[in-house]
Amino acid sequence: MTLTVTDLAIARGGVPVLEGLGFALEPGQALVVRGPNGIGKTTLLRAIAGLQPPLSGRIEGAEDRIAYAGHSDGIKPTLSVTENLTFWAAVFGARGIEGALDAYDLHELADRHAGNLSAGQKRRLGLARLLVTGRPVWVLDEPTVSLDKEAVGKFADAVRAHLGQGGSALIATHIDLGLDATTLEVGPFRALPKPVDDFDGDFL
Ligand SMILES: Nc1ncnc2c1ncn2[C@@H]1O[C@H](COP(=O)(O)OP(=O)(O)OP(=O)(O)O)[C@@H](O)[C@H]1O
Repeated sequence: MTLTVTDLAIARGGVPVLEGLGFALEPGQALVVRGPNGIGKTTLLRAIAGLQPPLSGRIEGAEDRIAYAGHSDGIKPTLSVTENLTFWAAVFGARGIEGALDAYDLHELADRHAGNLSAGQKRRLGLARLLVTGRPVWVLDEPTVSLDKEAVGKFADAVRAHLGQGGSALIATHIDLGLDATTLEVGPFRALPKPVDDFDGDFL
């Protein structure tokens, strides 16, 4: 099933940030969202993940199909790595966490409390979480932050495998992941807040 976005306009903190956005994300396809800091990439991904309503426009094909990984990793600090993955697998009704542990080389960290992991280790766990959701559409906001070169490679491999199984991915990133992906440049769609008009005509 295709995720289709039509004539979308979104705001953050009440201020419009993007408008006129449209794209289709097909099964097996990756779409990389690019644009300068503050342009609205996170806001776009949040809207598509259902975390905030758009100002206008349509998002179709998203219901119960999206696994979202934002800036926080969604991990439970007092649970171990294994317990975190088991928890998320149970939430999504999926079974088996071995593949997720393998994909991000987490076996030697399996019994560690997630709260005591390094930033990059936490990020690996946060990304491994995607693999136990069973959800076909990955919506990922700067997924490689804190990852070393090897872990970035593992992430790119996981995305390729996901696409190969008919999944799709919408990824906001500033780095080249070496994926066979289409790019969505959001800069030109930026909508600026209206300037405040406090000019007093009586002054003349
Ligand atoms: N909680 C908030 N309340 C009000 N405005 C916000 C909030 N979070 C972000 N913004 C503003 O909304 C705009 C869009 O932010 P957003 O995080 O979507 O940008 P981005 O393209 O993802 O940026 P970056 O590349 O730096 O991650 C920015 O101008 C930002 O300052």
